[in-house]
Amino acid sequence: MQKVLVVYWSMTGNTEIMANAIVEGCGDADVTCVNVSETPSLDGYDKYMFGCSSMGDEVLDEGEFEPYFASIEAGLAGKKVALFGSYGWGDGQWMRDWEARVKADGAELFETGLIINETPTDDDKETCKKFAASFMAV
Ligand SMILES: Cc1cc2nc3c(=O)[nH]c(=O)nc-3n(C[C@H](O)[C@H](O)[C@H](O)COP(=O)(O)O)c2cc1C
Repeated sequence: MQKVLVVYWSMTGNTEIMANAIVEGCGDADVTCVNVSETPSLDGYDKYMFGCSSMGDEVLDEGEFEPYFASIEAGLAGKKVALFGSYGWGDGQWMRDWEARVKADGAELFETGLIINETPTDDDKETCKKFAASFMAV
């Protein structure tokens, strides 16, 4: 059984809703899903999913998520990684920048990051589940 680590940050709960749907989509994988405040280690997982909404001016949350991600990203080389997050008025620039960063870290990025506008609808939750299921299949 594959082991999956899901780490998220969410100010108002939108990315957290995505994370919960993603866990459902992981099916029978052994999933550990934690808020970034727990600062989990990368040790011992087959796949990694990181979620953070667009904050500031098209950046990751600078209070908690950015420091955590900066601390672990050197360890992402060669690892299977998927990204997700909610956004508001932008066009997803924070996610495009994050994708480029993860690739530069040497990670094997799954498709493009999944972005959902504001609070996920039921259809959006299904999209999250399918995204996770597809990631589990690679
Ligand atoms: C301080 C602040 C900064 C934000 N900056 C952006 C931004 O640059 N681009 C964008 O598309 N949305 C921005 N948003 C909107 C959030 O990304 C959006 O509301 C998202 O759904 C929040 O998800 P969360 O509840 O998981 O944190 C910002 C929201 C706040 C409160």
